[in-house]
Amino acid sequence: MSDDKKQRAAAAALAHVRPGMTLGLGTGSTAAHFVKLLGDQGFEGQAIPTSEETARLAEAVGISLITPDETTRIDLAVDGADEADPSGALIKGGGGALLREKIIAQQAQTFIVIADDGKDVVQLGQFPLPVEVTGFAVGLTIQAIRSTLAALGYEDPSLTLRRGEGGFFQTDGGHLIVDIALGRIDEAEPLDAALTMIPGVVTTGLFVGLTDLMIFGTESGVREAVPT
Ligand SMILES: O=C(CO)[C@H](O)[C@H](O)COP(=O)(O)O
Repeated sequence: MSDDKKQRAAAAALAHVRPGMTLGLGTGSTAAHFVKLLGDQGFEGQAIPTSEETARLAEAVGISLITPDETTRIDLAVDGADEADPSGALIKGGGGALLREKIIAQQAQTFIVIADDGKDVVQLGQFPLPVEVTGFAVGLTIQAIRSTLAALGYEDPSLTLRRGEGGFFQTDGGHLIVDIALGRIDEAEPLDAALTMIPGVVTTGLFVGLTDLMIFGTESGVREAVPT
């Protein structure tokens, strides 16, 4: 079952935690397993949550939290992913926390991805790519995203403004998310760079060159992979 696999991956990541560390805590169901296990083992250190949801959970399990501005060093960040390829490039943001997750992953000395083995893919793109955008001029930003995608050879992909309870989904930072069904992403880095150049785009769910280790939960244990 996928949830058992998520838990196995989360449990394996605990081996990388040391007392006194400053941790980045990801968001989503796999990251939630990690946060609960960390609380259960009485983690002696401090952590930065990547969402309000993770902050609530971490507080509930007794983890001491700080804000990002209270430290200059993050020793280790642990987070889930929606897809991970062999190079360690990821699609993230299914849970809508991509901006905070990306800031923390990029600043962490070590970034470990934990996921069930269904997220282990040869090529990114089956999962729709989340792109965080400002509410201001969202229509024009979507138009600019379409033009950028066309220039990169993505033929008429479907773009959906994510919905939440009672309207459009809003991130913790008050932004909106456009989910882009690309089917296949050949080169993640230039796509990320081109989309991020659009002024109304806050960030994308493509995490490239950030991953140090991937831990996939399987039916019988875990599979660890260092990005190629
Ligand atoms: O990027 C994320 C949240 O923004 C999550 O890490 C991603 O969606 C995976 O979630 P889950 O562990 O629930 O499958």
